[in-house]
Amino acid sequence: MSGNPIFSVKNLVMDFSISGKNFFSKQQTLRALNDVSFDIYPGESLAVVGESGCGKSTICRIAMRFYNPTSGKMLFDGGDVHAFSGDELRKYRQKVQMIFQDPFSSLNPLHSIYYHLKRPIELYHKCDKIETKKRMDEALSLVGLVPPEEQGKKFPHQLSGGQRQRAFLARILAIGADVIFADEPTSMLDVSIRLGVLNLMNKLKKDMGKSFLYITHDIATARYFADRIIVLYSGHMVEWGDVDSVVLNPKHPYTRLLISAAPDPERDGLAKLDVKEDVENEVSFWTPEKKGCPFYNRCPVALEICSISFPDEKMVGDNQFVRCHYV
Ligand SMILES: Nc1ncnc2c1ncn2[C@@H]1O[C@H](COP(=O)(O)OP(=O)(O)OP(=O)(O)O)[C@@H](O)[C@H]1O
Repeated sequence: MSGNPIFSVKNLVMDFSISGKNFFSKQQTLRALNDVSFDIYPGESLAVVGESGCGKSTICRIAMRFYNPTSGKMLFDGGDVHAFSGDELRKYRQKVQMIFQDPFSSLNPLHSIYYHLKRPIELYHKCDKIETKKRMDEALSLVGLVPPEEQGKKFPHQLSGGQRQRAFLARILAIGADVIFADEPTSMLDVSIRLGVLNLMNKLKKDMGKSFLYITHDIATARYFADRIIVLYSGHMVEWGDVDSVVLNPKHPYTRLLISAAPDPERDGLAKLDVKEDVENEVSFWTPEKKGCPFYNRCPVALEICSISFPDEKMVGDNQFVRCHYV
């Protein structure tokens, strides 16, 4: 990508203290993210994929400032996200927004859709009544909730899941966000309406230059919507790059496992790999003391060195990178 990134993540580490199984067991430290770095450019979508518990949502929560990172940084427009205060913080809250997985709890059931849009327009843009109404109707039309005068008066319970996600995106547009963290925004929707929401996000990206961090465990939607992709395993970036390169020519054994589990005739045979019988079904519990590759236990091609060190990144294609000793 060319130009300056709008949002950057630099060597992010996130540890959580968790209590043991019973009263007498001591506290443990779970390393949810380990040395995660990436950039998001204006008008692009970057997907983060991986199985449950690999740390995808933790990235969003840190970006929303729910947590401070243990180490590393997030930068917006060059400034440290977790050091913002006053006007800088206000601007950050306007420009970086999040859409959640559950469309049924993200809107207040007591208020109309117009109310959800009016508040941020008053707060961030200080418009008069006429301009506020114009902006609300514009936002609703942009997300396909038409006619806006009719849709805006509705309450969340009168909308379908897909329409609620559209209404939430209208709110994000009304606020004026440029970077949108989308945490599995279509996973709770019927398959038939998922595509509509993905197409809408694509339109916002292409026509309005919005940037997306798209969290998903679904490779197919990542390929459909994203320009680039990061494969996360147990908090570690194991492979990343242009979405087509990674999906059509995966190099890391974990990426190959993930992709071979999602059938696609276009790449039939490309990702075949005999994967060891799963030692653990869950992502391994990573701690700050652990060394090596987190996929070591499940990897069919693991070398001895894989239990000792996690290698530096290697460039394996035009814009494709992997951290694997075997490749
Ligand atoms: N506040 C917290 N305290 C303790 N552990 C946490 C906390 N938040 C997340 N974790 C742990 O960090 C790890 C990563 O969680 P995260 O929610 O980011 O995963 P995920 O990839 O988004 O999973 P899913 O797809 O199921 O949402 C998990 O092991 C989770 O249990």
